[in-house]
Amino acid sequence: MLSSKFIHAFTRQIYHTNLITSATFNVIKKHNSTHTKNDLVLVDVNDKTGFSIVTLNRPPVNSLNLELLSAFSSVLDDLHKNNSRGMILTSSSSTVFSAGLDINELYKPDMDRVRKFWTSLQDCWIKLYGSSFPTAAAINGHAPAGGCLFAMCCEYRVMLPKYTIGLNETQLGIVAPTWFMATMKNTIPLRQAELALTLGKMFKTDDALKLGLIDEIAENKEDAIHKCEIFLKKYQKIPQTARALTKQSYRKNDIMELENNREADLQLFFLAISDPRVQSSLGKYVAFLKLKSRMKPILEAVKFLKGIFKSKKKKN
Ligand SMILES: CCCCCCCCCCCC/C=C/CC(=O)SCCNC(=O)CCNC(=O)[C@H](O)C(C)(C)COP(=O)(O)OP(=O)(O)OC[C@H]1O[C@@H](n2cnc3c(N)ncnc32)[C@H](O)[C@@H]1OP(=O)(O)O
Repeated sequence: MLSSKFIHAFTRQIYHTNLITSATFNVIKKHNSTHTKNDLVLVDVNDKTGFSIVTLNRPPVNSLNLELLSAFSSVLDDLHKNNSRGMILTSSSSTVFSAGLDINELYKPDMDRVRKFWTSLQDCWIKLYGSSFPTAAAINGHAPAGGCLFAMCCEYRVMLPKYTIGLNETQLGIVAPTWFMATMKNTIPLRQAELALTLGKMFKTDDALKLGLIDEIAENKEDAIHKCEIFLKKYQKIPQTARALTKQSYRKNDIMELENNREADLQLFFLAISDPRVQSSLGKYVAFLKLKSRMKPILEAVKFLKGIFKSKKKKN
């Protein structure tokens, strides 16, 4: 058995960043309750299992803006403080897990706000990727870019059919930060990660499973959450400290790399989004998304009419 003295020393040595603030893992005082962080992030603690279902709740597409990231960061702190037994990350949308970073934060940004925004994103990544509690993602919709990042930070991913997931940054004319890339390298084979990143490829659920970007496919959200619970339950018989330190040792180089270079990463981000070519790409993308959204009723009407024509043809 490891003595608690050794664990404290080991923890201090590799986690001077305070990823683990205490090596004492008390059982969480469970209560059947739902907490909210400005309604942007909902937390539902399961009384029986001690697992928390954390739901991103920023309609219509859970795009990650400063407020959502701040709320999520604070939820991750709470789970850590309460020695959570496990977290399942999901979305309140029926079609989108998260659309990634809110493009409006990046396009023609207010510099003071965007500094807080990027710092919050760094915080969330460090806390989620390095969390002492086990994590799983119930991906109940599309998960591009930052959505894929948060899903990959979790240790297990269950996704619903016919959605897409991936780091699509190059398609938008932007470069995924090195810690986004590191998270993908930790998830799928190196060669596949390089191809996926350079192509900015979005994978359909079936292809994501073949690649190992997700671990299972579920029929619906309830099934996805159930499958995540089965995964988290596997850790119930594993001593918590050993599990947490193993996970954090595995991920520590990636985390240290960002921890030691947070300001440089921020400056690189400023440099990138100040580039007129990047701003021009983002401007076109914002316009494209808005146009696509407005065209939706027309496209749906065309689809509907096509369906009618097809069924009439069949009858004839
Ligand atoms: C060597 C190392 C160098 C390192 C350099 C570092 C430099 C750093 C550079 C900066 C890096 C920045 C990293 C960014 C990562 C990101 O996360 S960028 C975000 C990428 N996200 C996307 O591309 C997704 C875009 N959205 C979609 O594809 C679709 O919306 C959807 C598939 C998610 C959902 O489709 P649907 O359900 O049909 O909804 P829509 O009608 O498309 O959208 C509804 C509504 O939402 C708005 N919207 C969608 N996505 C976003 C978004 N990401 N941000 C803001 N708003 C979004 C869309 O415009 C609609 O709004 P309106 O109805 O028009 O108001």
